[in-house]
Amino acid sequence: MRDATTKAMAGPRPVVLSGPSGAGKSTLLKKLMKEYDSVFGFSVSHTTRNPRPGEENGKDYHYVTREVMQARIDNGEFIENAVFSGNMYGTSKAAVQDVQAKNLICILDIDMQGVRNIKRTDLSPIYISIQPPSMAVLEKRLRDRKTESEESLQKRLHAAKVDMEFSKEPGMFDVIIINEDLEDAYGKLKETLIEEINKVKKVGMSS
Ligand SMILES: Nc1nc2c(ncn2[C@@H]2O[C@H](COP(=O)(O)OP(=O)(O)O)[C@@H](O)[C@H]2O)c(=O)[nH]1
Ligand SMILES: Nc1ncnc2c1ncn2[C@@H]1O[C@H](COP(=O)(O)OP(=O)(O)O)[C@@H](O)[C@H]1O
Repeated sequence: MRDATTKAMAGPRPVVLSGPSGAGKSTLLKKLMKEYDSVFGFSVSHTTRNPRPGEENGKDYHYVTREVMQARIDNGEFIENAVFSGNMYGTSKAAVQDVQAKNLICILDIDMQGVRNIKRTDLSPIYISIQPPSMAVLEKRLRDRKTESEESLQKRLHAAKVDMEFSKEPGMFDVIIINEDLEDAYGKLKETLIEEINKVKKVGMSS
């Protein structure tokens, strides 16, 4: 899993956002990227799941078939990949390099298998876990989001239980943020990243 290519281009420290599906990762990272659009860049993953209404190919994900995804994995194009809820997901080397080439803080939204695998690379990100206040709240948010079939929802809830246990393992995450009130959670996220944000802003001003 060690990979020199991502390190060679290293600028600011990347950020990993993980946590159960429905915890609020996309909501928080979209807010962050809106407020700091010249600071952060999103690592656009590949996935075999279908796009949801409003999602854009190349922006939210690169939507690919299983055949294409597997061929690219076999070709060594991915830093990490995993199967989540029956679909394949993965971070390509290009996804991270594209962001790092612009000297932006690269944000990865990945599941816990991704976290384990990234820990075996030399990417050295800040690991942040976004957690829901409870399973009941998580289920309500996922249902209200209206993106999942009952089957997909159940798979996500099952994965969430495992995820919530895993995130308690000491040393797994640098920071755990409970996303109860959105503004509070966003404030904590900014607080965690402010040092890195200011570094990127300073470089931007002097160039
Ligand atoms: N390992 C890994 N997980 C990913 C990647 N991209 C997305 N995921 C995770 O896959 C899970 C499902 O993502 P998605 O289908 O977008 O559903 P959502 O999290 O419910 O919005 C989430 O936990 C994501 O963090 C990736 O490139 N690698
Ligand atoms: N603090 C919050 N309070 C209430 N609803 C929230 C909060 N954070 C996120 N949501 C909603 O919960 C749902 C899941 O959030 P989302 O960002 O899609 O999660 P994830 O990307 O982790 O799967 C979305 O409909 C979102 O609008």
